[in-house]
Amino acid sequence: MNDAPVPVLPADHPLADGRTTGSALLRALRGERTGPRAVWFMRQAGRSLPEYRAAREGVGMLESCLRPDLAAEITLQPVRRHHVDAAIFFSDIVVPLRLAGVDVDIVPGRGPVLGSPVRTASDVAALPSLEDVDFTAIREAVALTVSELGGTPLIGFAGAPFTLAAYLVEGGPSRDHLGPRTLMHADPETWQALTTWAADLSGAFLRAQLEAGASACQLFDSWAGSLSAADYEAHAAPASARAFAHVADLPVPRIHFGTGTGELLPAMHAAGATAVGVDYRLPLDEASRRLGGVVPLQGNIDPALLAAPWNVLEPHVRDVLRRGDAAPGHVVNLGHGVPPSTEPDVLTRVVDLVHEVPQ
Ligand SMILES: Cc1c2[nH]c(c1CCC(=O)O)Cc1[nH]c(c(CCC(=O)O)c1C)Cc1[nH]c(c(CCC(=O)O)c1C)Cc1[nH]c(c(C)c1CCC(=O)O)C2
Repeated sequence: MNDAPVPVLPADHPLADGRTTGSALLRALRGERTGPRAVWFMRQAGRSLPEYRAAREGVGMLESCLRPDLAAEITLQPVRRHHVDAAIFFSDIVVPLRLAGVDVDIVPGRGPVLGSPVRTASDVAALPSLEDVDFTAIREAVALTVSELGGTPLIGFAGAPFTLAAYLVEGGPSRDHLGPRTLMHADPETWQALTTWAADLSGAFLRAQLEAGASACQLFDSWAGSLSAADYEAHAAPASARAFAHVADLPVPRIHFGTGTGELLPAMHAAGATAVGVDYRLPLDEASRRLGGVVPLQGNIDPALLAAPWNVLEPHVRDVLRRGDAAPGHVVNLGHGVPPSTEPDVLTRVVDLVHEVPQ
């Protein structure tokens, strides 16, 4: 397993201006347990917020990600409103595909859709070169965001190669990911070439965000839970490790998250993560046990309970905090993204509760 401690930023490192070193997020991700807990929410920027819907009016999803002023504004909205302990960069796992020149769009209510799916050796060979992908819009958006955030850290992110490849092979969202799961066995060489390409693209996207000032990063492998542990280890983890390797020399924490990954947590950690995100299906004390009790965890309030009455949600949040105490560090989050129908005040109330409960 990968038990390497997160390196502390040397004072003369170009990324180390000390802004966020003492923040609740970075302390928890280093395995420290002092002061109030850190809390943020996956998909905290998005349709649950009226100010997001107003900012996005008439602007396509990918276009809004590529306009630095708009991406920065949307990233900051949930920090202002909920007083969360981290911003997550407003972007999408398919933004680097678009920047590389792949024909992809995000269809409202559906998700990423490709102009043509990538299924054969010649499809993979025809993918654009990654030599000169231009991340200028991303760097500008991150720099703008960080200049407004002060001591609150920004988390950069990318899609893990398996989840990206799942969209590329299917050509759009799917339930069972049959296409990629067939391909990895039927034509492992093509699969390996595809996931290597995706790893280098996601790795470059992460690196651009970190070099521009993000303080931590997260690799989203949302659909990894559709794989058996054996398939994950053989056909997905090596490419995730390759994506993380692009930023392993930077002294920032690396979070690895997927859904339905209870059986995959040790392999996800071993791929080069310094902290592991856990979905709502597995209690954090059990997740920590599976990781040998040495890995900081992130999670795992059930997003479904955000719509339940407070007298149901509050004990659930307290239970998550108690179970999270089993891990060396705990970043409180949801077990998956904020549902668009969530009442924003509920999230603010959860943040207040998490900050009140002593650890
Ligand atoms: C699988 C995946 C995608 N995108 C992402 C993942 C991994 C996380 C996860 O599992 O949820 C990651 C993502 N997408 C978005 C963020 C932004 C930051 C944040 O978390 O606040 C992040 C981290 C914005 C977004 N990405 C998307 C939206 C909604 C677009 C809108 O507001 O119209 C947002 C805010 C679009 C998107 N993009 C994707 C989907 C499935 C969708 C939803 C389609 C829909 O329901 O309309 C692909």
